[in-house]
Amino acid sequence: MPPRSRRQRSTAVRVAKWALAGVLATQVAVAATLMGINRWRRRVRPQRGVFPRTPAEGLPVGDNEAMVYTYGVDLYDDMLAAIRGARHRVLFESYIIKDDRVGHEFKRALIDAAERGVEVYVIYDGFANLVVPRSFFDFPASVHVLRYPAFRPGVLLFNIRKSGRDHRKILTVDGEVGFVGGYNVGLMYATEWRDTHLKVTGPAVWELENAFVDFWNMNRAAERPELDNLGDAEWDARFRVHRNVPELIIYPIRAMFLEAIDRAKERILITQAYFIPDRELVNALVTAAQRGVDVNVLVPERSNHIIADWLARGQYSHLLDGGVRLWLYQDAMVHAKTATVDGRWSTIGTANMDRLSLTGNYEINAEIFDEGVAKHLETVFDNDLSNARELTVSEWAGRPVAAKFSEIVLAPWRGIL
Ligand SMILES: O=P(O)(O)OC[C@H](O)CO
Repeated sequence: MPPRSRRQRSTAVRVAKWALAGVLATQVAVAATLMGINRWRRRVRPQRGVFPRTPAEGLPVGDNEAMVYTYGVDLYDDMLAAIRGARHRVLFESYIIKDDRVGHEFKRALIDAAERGVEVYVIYDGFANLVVPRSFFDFPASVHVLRYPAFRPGVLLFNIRKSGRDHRKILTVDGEVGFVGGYNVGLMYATEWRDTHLKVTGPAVWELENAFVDFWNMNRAAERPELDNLGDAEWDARFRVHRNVPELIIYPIRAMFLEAIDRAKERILITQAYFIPDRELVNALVTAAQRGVDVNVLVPERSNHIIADWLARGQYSHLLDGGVRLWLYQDAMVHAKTATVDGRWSTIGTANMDRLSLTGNYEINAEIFDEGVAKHLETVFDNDLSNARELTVSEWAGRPVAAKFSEIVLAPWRGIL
C-alpha cells in the first residue's frame, strides 16, 4: 500500500474512534442528566401511589378457575394463605424479594410450612437481590433454596445460554393453586404500585409447577434434591404457559405477542411497565392499527426506570403516526405485563415488552383463550384509563427539542435494554 493511503486509513480510523467516543460520552451525559432531573422531580413531586382497583373475581376457564389481582395487598394475602394452608409442596420463585415486612412475612410462612413437614422450594435471582442483605436469604436446611447466580462466567464468552436473569414470579401450592404475574415481593409493591397477577386453580396449575420444576432441576446445586413432577399435563389449549429459557435458546413469548397482534381484528389493549418493543413488534402494532384495529397501549407516565421511559419515548412518534393510541398512567407506577385481543385472548405474565425480557431473561407468561378472562382484563384496562391521560399526536409533536435530541441519542440502547 502506498504510504499516503496508509496514512489516510489511519486518519479515518482515528476519526471513527473519536466519533464513537463522542457518541458514547453524549449518551452517558444525557442519561446522567435525565437521572438527575428524575431524582429531583421525585423529591419535589413524589407520586401519590393512589390508583383505582378492580376487584378480583373467580373466572371459569375450562376445568380451571382464574382470578386476576390488581392490588398487591389482596394478592399477598391470598398467596400467604395458600402457603399457610399447604399440606405437601410449596414452589416459590421471585425475581425480587425485599427485606421488609412483606418479605419477612413470606419468609416466615415458608419456614413454618417446612417446619410442619411440607416440602418447600425457593428460587430467587441473585443479581436483582444484590441490594438485599444475604442474611435475609438464610433459611433453615428444611427449606431448599436456589439462588440464581448474579453472574455466570459463560456470558464472557458470549454464550447466550448463560445469559439472562431469572425474572419469573411463580408460586404453586400442592399442585392445586398457582400464581403468576408481574408482582415481585415487597412492601412498596403491596400498596403503591399498580400491577397484575393471576391465580389459577385446577389442572392448569401443572403448567406453573412444571415450569418451576424444569428450572430447579436445570440449575439446582448437586446437593439439592431433584424434583419430580406431580400429576399430568392437560394439553388444554385454553390455558397455556409460555416460557423463555435462555439455556435452551427458546423465547416463545415474543412469538406469542406477534401471533396475537397479527390475528387482531377489533381491539388490542396492552399494559406495560417498560415498553420498548423491537421493530417487528412496533410494525405489528402499527399494521394492526392501519387495518382498523383499535390499538391501545398503557404505560406509566413516569416509571421507576427513567432511562426505560426515554427509550420507550423514542418509539412514540412511529406508533402515534401509525394510529396506535398511547395512554400515560398517572401518579403511580403501573408494573403490569398484560395484553388482551378482541375480547377473547389474554396474557398475564412476567415479560416486559423489551429486549431484556423478550430475548434475554427467563420469563413466564400465561396465555388464556377465554372470553370471560378477556372481558375482565378489558374492565381492568377501562378502570386504569380513568387514571391515565392520552398522549396526543399534537402534544407529542410539540415536545421540546432537547427531548427529541435525548431520544435520538439514546436510541441505540434500545437494542440492549
Ligand atoms: O423487572 P421487573 O419488571 O420485575 O421490575 C422490577 C422493578 O423495576 C424493580 O426496580
